[in-house]
Amino acid sequence: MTSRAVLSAGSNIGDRHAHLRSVVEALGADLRRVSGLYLTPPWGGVEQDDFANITVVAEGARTPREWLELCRRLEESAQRVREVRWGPRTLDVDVVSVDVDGETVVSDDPELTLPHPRAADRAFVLVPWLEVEPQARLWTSDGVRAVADLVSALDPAEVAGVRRAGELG
Ligand SMILES: Nc1ncnc2c1ncn2[C@@H]1O[C@H](COP(=O)(O)OP(=O)(O)OP(=O)(O)O)[C@@H](O)[C@H]1O
Ligand SMILES: Nc1nc2c(c(=O)[nH]1)N=C(CO)CN2
Repeated sequence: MTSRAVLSAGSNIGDRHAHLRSVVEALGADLRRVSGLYLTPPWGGVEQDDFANITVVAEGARTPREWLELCRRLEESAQRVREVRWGPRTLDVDVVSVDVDGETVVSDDPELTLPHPRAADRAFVLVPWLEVEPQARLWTSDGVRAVADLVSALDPAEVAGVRRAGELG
């Protein structure tokens, strides 16, 4: 199966750049696009350090479940410990959306909900995604929406807080 996945990665503990770079490196030849590096205030109400975030687009011979397994492996390699929900972490990699044969996979399986149910609310996912795919569209429970429109619907202060800080390098 060949599929196309949008992945979001974030880090706010330790060497944030190295953690994000590990995602790009693991994708290797499957990597199609990588956003710049964004510094973003914590989303979700837990007081913690700012995150570094990237959004990437990849294509490869993976099922949706295999994209999730890759994300989990990368989190484990970064010695991620799960403590507080939406709390600090060395590396968080989420599957934002997967297309198979040009069709978006929609699933309400709690192990792998697709598209990611909170992606449409997160400037730290959408703004970097828009940078690499200005025409991107996201399936939501209200219908398919242009990512640009989703960004316009977010709190402008939240969008402004997502600051591009050059390339990941
Ligand atoms: N689209 C998805 N991408 C990544 N994980 C998902 C997805 N849908 C469901 N999950 C499940 O969510 C579980 C918890 O994920 P995680 O610890 O990254 O959550 P979180 O980062 O605290 O919150 P959020 O899901 O809001 O980003 C994972 O073990 C995974 O099975
Ligand atoms: N800005 C930002 N906020 C977050 C992030 C993240 O990657 N970026 N990840 C979280 C983990 O669930 C919780 N909050």
